[in-house]
Amino acid sequence: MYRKELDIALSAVSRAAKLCRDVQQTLVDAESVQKKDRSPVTIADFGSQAIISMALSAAFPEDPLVGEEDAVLLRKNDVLRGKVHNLVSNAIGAVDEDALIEAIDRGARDTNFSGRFWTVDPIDGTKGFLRGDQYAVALALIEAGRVVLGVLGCPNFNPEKWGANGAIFYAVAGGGAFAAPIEPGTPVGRNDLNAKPIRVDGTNRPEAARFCESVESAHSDHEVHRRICDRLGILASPCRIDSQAKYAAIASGEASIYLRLPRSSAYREKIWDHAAGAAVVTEAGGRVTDFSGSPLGFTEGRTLKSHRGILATNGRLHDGVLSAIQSTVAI
Ligand SMILES: Nc1ncnc2c1ncn2[C@@H]1O[C@H](COP(=O)(O)O)[C@@H](OP(=O)(O)O)[C@H]1O
Ligand SMILES: [Mg+2]
Ligand SMILES: [Mg+2]
Ligand SMILES: [Mg+2]
Repeated sequence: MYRKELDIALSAVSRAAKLCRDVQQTLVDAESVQKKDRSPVTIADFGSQAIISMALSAAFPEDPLVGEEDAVLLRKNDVLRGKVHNLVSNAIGAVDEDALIEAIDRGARDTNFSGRFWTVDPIDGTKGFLRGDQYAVALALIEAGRVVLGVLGCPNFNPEKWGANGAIFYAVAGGGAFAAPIEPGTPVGRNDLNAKPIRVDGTNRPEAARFCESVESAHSDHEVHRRICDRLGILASPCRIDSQAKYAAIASGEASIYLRLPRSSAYREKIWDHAAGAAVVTEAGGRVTDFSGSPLGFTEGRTLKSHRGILATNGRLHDGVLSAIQSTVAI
């Protein structure tokens, strides 16, 4: 099932991850521009979305794409547009500038969220990317509100077993979760011999659990997380990681609990910040729900409107963490 989809997704994410890695290594100080919501975006975010969008529209022309980025800033800014055009042409060969802009904007349209669509976060954790830390290229395929395929490219995710260049994590619903080291210059394939099944850890004692959260305290409420961890008796200090690399950490047994309660009750999580990661964790034997214990549903639009707080665990710890959450915060 989903063989062609997985092949295309893996090769597109590998190429996009390579582009991001090249930019991160040469980026001089905080070279970013601000979007309307004042969050940062870089030429690599645009370049990555362009590569993935072009690969998907060539292979699956009928499939809608819901992406974080759009081309509004690029249409207005000739210098920025020129840089992105150069970057993408160097990465995948000459592309027409209008086609490039159109590819990026394809992700900005609304679609029928109850049908089949892809969602992409070309760089998840842009703030981590700019700091030289973790980030992820995240792509997921959703059908009838359920994530059926998720790919997470994590070029800076380097626990020893994945080597120095990071890893790509992927899962197809019902087929288990896998990871393969990123070999620079070689796109990861479905039959990659280096790909290994991954599994969540087996801890059922919360006090022994490793807990992870965002680096950015503006993205989630570290203080409430601390109270939840105290209630669970978690002894270790939090492991702070940018991006969906947190989901990769849970799926591969590097951590056992990921908490994410937004600071503002008005904030709604974006679907591209969770779809791929949730698929990888679920297929690795873990569980992902909101703070009320409901599994994430992806039919509601660009955000997870009816979900507040995200909890990903190794599965065994899930119900215990949910009770600790519910005795700590009113959702
Ligand atoms: N106020 C807020 N609350 C929760 N998440 C936020 C936020 N502002 C931005 N984000 C999201 O947090 C993501 C990064 O997550 P993390 O903190 O785990 O690295 C961002 O993804 P991008 O970097 O793709 O924009 C963005 O979508
Ligand atoms: Mg994101
Ligand atoms: Mg992003
Ligand atoms: Mg962003």
